[in-house]
Amino acid sequence: MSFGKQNIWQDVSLTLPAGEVSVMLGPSGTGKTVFLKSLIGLLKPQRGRVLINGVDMVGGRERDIYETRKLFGLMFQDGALFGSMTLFDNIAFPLREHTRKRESEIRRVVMERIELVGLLGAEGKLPGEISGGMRKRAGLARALVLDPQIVLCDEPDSGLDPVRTAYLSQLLIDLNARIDATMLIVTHNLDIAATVPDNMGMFFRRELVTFGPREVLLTSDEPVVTQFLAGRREGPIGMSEEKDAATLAAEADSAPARPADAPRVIVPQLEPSPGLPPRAAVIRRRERVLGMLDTLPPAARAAIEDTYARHATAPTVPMPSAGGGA
Ligand SMILES: Nc1ncnc2c1ncn2[C@@H]1O[C@H](COP(=O)(O)OP(=O)(O)OP(=O)(O)O)[C@@H](O)[C@H]1O
Repeated sequence: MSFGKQNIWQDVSLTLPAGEVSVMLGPSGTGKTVFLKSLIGLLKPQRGRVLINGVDMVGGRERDIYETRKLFGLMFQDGALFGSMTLFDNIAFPLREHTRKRESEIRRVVMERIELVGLLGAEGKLPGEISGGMRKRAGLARALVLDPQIVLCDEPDSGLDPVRTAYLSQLLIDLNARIDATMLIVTHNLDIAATVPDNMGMFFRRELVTFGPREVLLTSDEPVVTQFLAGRREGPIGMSEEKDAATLAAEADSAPARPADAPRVIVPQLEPSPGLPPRAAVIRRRERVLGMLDTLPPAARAAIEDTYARHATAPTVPMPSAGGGA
C-alpha cells in the first residue's frame, strides 16, 4: 500500500477468525487506519486482495463492493456523528439511508441499540451536549444498526479516562457475545489489548510483525512488541516511528540490565457480563487454537495450554455492566 512514493506497508497477509475479536496494535503512523479502510474498499492497495465472503474489496466490481460494505459496522475515532442531529437521528441515519424500513421499525431498532450501549435517555441530545465517551458509544450504536457481521473500531478508547475505557472494553466483549460478529479493533490502549481480544496483531516497519492468538503477542520476545506493551522509550520504536542503528546501539550500551526473562503474566480475558449468553467465539477459538498449537512458539503454547487447563474452573472477571453516563 503506497501513497505516491510513500510506502505504508506491504506483504500484509492474515485471516480474521470469524466471529472472534481481534486487536491491531502499532506505533502511530504505521498504517492501521489505512488497513481498516482497505478492508472496506475505501482505499485500494496497489497489489493484493481483501476477500470478504468471496468478494475482493480491492479489485472486485464496484457494485459487489458496495453491497459487501453493508456487512460492516464502522466506528471511527471521533464517533463521526453529525453535529446538528440528535443521537437518535444520528443512529437512525444508516437505516434511513440504506433500508426502506418504516419509522416505527426504525424506532424499535434504534432504541434497542441505544439501550445496548447504555445511552437510554440521551437519545434526544445533540453530540455537542454529551461527553466524549457517550459520543463514542453513540458511534458504536450507529455502527450496529444494520446488524453488521463485521465490526471495525478505530481507536474507540481515544480520549477516554481509564474507567470509561474499562466500561468500553466490557461493552465490546458483551457486544461480541450478543451479535457474534467478527470484530477488529485498532487501539493504543494496553488494557484493551490485554483483556479484550482473542487475537492480536501489530504493524511496524511497513509490515505486519505478527498476527495470531493473543497469547503469541503477549508472550512475544520481539523487541518491538515488548517495548510497545511496556510503553518504554528504549527499543526499536522511536519518536518518529523508527530509530536508526547508531541510536539503538548507544541505547543498548547505556541501558541498565533488565531482569532476565521475568515471567510474563497474561491477564485473563474479559467474559461477557452476567446474564448474557457465552460467546460462541470462545468454543470456535479453542478448537482453532488447539489445532495450531504445534506451529506456535513455546511460550505461547505454554500460555494457551495453561489457559485452557484452568478454563473450566476459572472465575469470570467481574466487571460492572456497561451503563451510566460516560
Ligand atoms: N488518503 C491518504 N493520502 C495520503 N497519505 C495518507 C492517506 N491516508 C493516510 N495516509 C498516510 O499513511 C500513513 C499511515 O496513516 P494511518 O492513519 O493509517 O496511521 P495509523 O497507524 O492509524 O496512525 P495512528 O495510530 O496515529 O492513528 C500516514 O503517514 C498518513 O499520512
